[in-house]
Amino acid sequence: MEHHTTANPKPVFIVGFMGSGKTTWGRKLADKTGRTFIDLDEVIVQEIGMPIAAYFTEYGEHAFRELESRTLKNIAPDLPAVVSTGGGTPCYFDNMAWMNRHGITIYFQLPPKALWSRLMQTDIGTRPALNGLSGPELLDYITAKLAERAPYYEQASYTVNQLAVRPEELIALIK
Ligand SMILES: Nc1ncnc2c1ncn2[C@@H]1O[C@H](COP(=O)(O)OP(=O)(O)O)[C@@H](O)[C@H]1O
Ligand SMILES: O=C(O)C1=C[C@@H](OP(=O)(O)O)[C@@H](O)[C@H](O)C1
Ligand SMILES: [Mg+2]
Repeated sequence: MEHHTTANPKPVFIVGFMGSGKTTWGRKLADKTGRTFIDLDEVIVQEIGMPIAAYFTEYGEHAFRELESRTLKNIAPDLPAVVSTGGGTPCYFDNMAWMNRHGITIYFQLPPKALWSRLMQTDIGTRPALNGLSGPELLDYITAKLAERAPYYEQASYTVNQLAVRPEELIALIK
C-alpha cells in the first residue's frame, strides 16, 4: 500500500451503533487504502490510561463525552485517515456537523437483532453504554437506543447496509 496516493485527503469518519463493525472495518479500510487508521476510543484510552468503562465509573458519562468531543476535534483536518468513532460520538454536541464539515461520513447501518447477536458475543463489560444488560433486555435496549440515535447517524454523507456492503464499494466511496 506504500505507493497508494489518496485522491481525497479528507478524513473519513465511520459512525454507527456499538457492534456495527466500525473498529474492525475501519482498520481494514485504512489498510486497503493506505490511509492512517484512528480509533477514537483507542486514542482516548491512551490519553486517560484506563479502560473507557473505568473512566465512566470514576468520572461519569458527561466527562467522557466532553473528552470524546475534544479528542475528535483534535484530529488534523488534512490528515487522510479513516477514523472509527464511538457509537455515541455523533449524538453529542456538534460532533456530527463537525465531522460532516471536515470529512466524509459513513453510517454502518444494521438492524437491532444483528447488533444484538454480535454484542452478545463480545465482552459486554467493556461497553459501559450497554449498562451490563444481556439477553432479551439487551435487545430491547438496543432497539430503543438505536431509534434515539438514528437521526444523528442518518446525517452521514453515506449510509451503507453493513451486512451487504463489499469492501470495494466502501473504497469507491472515499476515493
Ligand atoms: N462483518 C462482521 N461480521 C460479523 N461480526 C463482526 C463483523 N464486524 C465486526 N464483527 C464483530 O462484532 C463485534 C463488534 O465489532 P467492532 O468492530 O468492535 O464494532 P464497533 O467498533 O462498531 O463497536 C466484534 O466482536 C467483531 O468481531
Ligand atoms: O455507544 C456508546 O455510547 C459508546 C460506544 C463505544 O464505542 P463502540 O461503538 O466502538 O463500541 C465507546 O465509545 C463508549 O463505550 C460509548
Ligand atoms: Mg469501536
